[in-house]
Order: sequence, then structure tokens, then C-alpha cells
Amino acid sequence: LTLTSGQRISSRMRKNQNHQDTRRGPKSFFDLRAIEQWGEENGLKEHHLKTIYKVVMTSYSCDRPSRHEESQVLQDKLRALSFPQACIPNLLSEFGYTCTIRNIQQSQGGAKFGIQLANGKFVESVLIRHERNNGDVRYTVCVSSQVGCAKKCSFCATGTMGLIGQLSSAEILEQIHLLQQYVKHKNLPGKIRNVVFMGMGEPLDNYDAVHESIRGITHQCLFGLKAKKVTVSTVGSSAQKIKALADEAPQVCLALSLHSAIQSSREKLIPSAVSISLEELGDALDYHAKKSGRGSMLEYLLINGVNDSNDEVDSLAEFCLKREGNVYVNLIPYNPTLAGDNFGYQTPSDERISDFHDKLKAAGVKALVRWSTQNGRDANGACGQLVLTSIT
Ligand SMILES: C[S@@+](CC[C@H](N)C(=O)[O-])C[C@H]1O[C@@H](n2cnc3c(N)ncnc32)[C@H](O)[C@@H]1O
Ligand code: SF4
Repeated sequence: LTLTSGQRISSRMRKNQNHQDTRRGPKSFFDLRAIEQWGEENGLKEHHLKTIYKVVMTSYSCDRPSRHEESQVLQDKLRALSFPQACIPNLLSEFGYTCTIRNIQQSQGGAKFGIQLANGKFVESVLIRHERNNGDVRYTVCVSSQVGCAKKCSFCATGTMGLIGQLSSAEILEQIHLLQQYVKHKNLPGKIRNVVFMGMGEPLDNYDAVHESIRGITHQCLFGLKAKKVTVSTVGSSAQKIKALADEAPQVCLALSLHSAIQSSREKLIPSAVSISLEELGDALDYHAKKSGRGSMLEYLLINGVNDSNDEVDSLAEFCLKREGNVYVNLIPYNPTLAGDNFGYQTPSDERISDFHDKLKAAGVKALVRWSTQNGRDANGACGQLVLTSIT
């Protein structure tokens, strides 16, 4: 696993990001529909597909060999598992791994990865380490769903890039696979237990790919996580898509990035909020809560002097208490982004954050502050400033 200096990678990453799609290559092993179709065309049975997934999941090393060596390793493993020999050359010429780790920034609390897609563009994924009181270690993987983001929220580094591209379901799954391999090859203790869509991009703006990737995350032959271990974080600009997710994947957790329960203030932070009223948003949340049988989870970024006033806390409490079922609020202190002047925003003082938290609790709302710890940032914070920090 090579740790290249951030700076050198950074300029290369930026150069590549601007290139148009130039690379051609095999389809991804994680393109489940393509693999399934290929299997059907070649008269393969379900257990053959299981063999492919088994080999794919255990073969890829972070010290990526050449494509030729890679094919050799896969071929040997497939043979050993009695995969129909005649199909092997065709499988390996049509499919492969398409994403590559190019940059790793480690911290005690995990690591942030710059990942290059087959088209040369970059996304970032974050591995977040949690240690329980009994010493057990587990990881959350924060994945990107888009290259950049069209929503341009006023506090978000990813938003300044605009939308550069959509990820395929396979590219989302390859991020998880790469981080899983990293844990394995570094001999780190613990396993990946959660996946959060809190990286670059707005997942509901790439709904089909995100939905299909959830099939892979929960697939027994792939990552095998329970749907309730997956969280889709959304800025909530489409009530219809929140409801669709509730219908199609009710067990998946939804986290709504609210950031203000005053419409005018929310629109200043999230320009796309003009297209949806708080009432519609609340209604979509209630629909989701009903379908999932669980409560609603809200993300609330705290920015000094912007959305941390008494009026804001009162409006937030009112919004939460109107909801059907329980509401859990994650208060996220604004994370400076290194982008210019931090968009003119500052993190409130710890006292001010605690004060907001106390008022919310006193109003009867369940809330937690996601403090940045010395061991690294919480999933929300770490994922909130992706790409620009490592590209610039
Ligand atoms: C990057 S977004 C991706 C998911 C989705 N687009 C959304 O907005 O929920 C994930 C979370 O990071 C938060 N975030 C963005 N910029 C941040 C910053 N500078 N400090 C802390 N959190 C931030 C967002 O508000 C959101 O809750
Ligand atoms: S906070 Fe989410 S929706 Fe807003 S710009 Fe960033 S990634 Fe996009």
C-alpha cells in the first residue's frame, strides 16, 4: 500500500478530474446486473455466481498487481473452486476491478482515501474507526455517490465543485471493497459494520445507482450488512424521492440534513431548499418514519451566529415535536473546510453549542452533539469536507 505525499497526488488528482472520460476497460465485477446477465447468457447457475463473488471479494489486494497478474490470480482461484473452465477467459476479459486507491490520509480515528474511477475522476471515501468500551473495534465506511454535487450548499466543500459526474452502483460498491481490503491488508482489527452515504454528492440525486448499490451492500455473497446498518444522508430537496426510498428500502436509515427549521434561513444555507417547504419535508419524513417503523434522524450543522439563535432552537424543537414517532437530532459543529475563508463561517464556541443542545433537550427533543474528537472526526464532520481538502 503506497502512501504518496498528499501534495503530489493533489495536483495530479486535480488535473485528472478535469479530463473528459478517456479510459476504457472492463466492466466492474461489482456491476451486479451485468454479472447476472453474463451468467445467464453463459448458462451459469446461481452457485457459479456465488463462486465469482467469493473470488472477487477475496482477491483484490491494495497493492494492486498488473491486470495480467490479477487475471492469473483470479483464474487460479476460479479453477480451484471448479468454476466452468471454458467461461473463465471470457469472464476475465469482460470484467475487472475499475477503481484504485491513489491517496490515503491516515489519522488515529481512521483514514480518508482518494479513489480514482475508471474515467480518471476522483472521489473520496472515509474509514471511521469506533472502539467500544470493551475494546472491540468496528468501522463505518462513508461513501461518495457523486463526483462533486449540484446542490452548492453554502458551507460544503464538495458543493463548490458543482456536479462533475454520477457514480455507478459498482463504483459505490468498489469504494467499500477497497476500504475493506485496506483493513484486511493492514491487519487492522475489526470489520466494517456500517455504511453511510455522507461522502461527496447528494445520494437521492443518483437514486437508481444508490438503490442498486444497497442491494450489493446487503447481498449475502458480497458485504452482507443488514439494511439498517446503511444510512442515506440527504439534503432533502425531493419529497418524492424520500418517499420512494421509504417504499423501496424501508429498513435503510434516512438522515435528513435540515440545518434550519426556518425556511428563509434554510434557503440561505441550502439554495435547493427553495423547491421544498418545511411542511412538505416534514410530511415526507413522517411517511418515512411510518414505513420504517423507526423514528426520524436529523442532521443539524451549527454555524456561529447563523443558525444557533434562540429562534432557531425554538423552531427546530417545534419542527421535531410535530413529527410522528421519535426524532433524533445530531448536532454537528461546523467543520472548517480549508476552502478560502471557510465561506465566512465559524464554528460556535463549545459553550454556545452546549447551550443550544441543552435548550433542545429541555424542549423534549432527543439530541446528541457530534463533537470532533482527538481520535479523528466523526462521520459527519469527516465526510462534510471531501475532495477539496485533498485536491487543493
Ligand atoms: C457531504 S453531505 C453528503 C450527503 C448529502 N448530500 C447531505 O447533504 O446530507 C454529508 C453531511 O456532511 C455535512 N457537511 C457538509 N459540509 C460540512 C462542514 N463544513 N462541516 C460539517 N458538516 C458538513 C452535510 O451537512 C451533511 O449532513
Ligand atoms: S451538503 Fe450534501 S447536498 Fe449540500 S453540497 Fe454538500 S454534498 Fe451536496
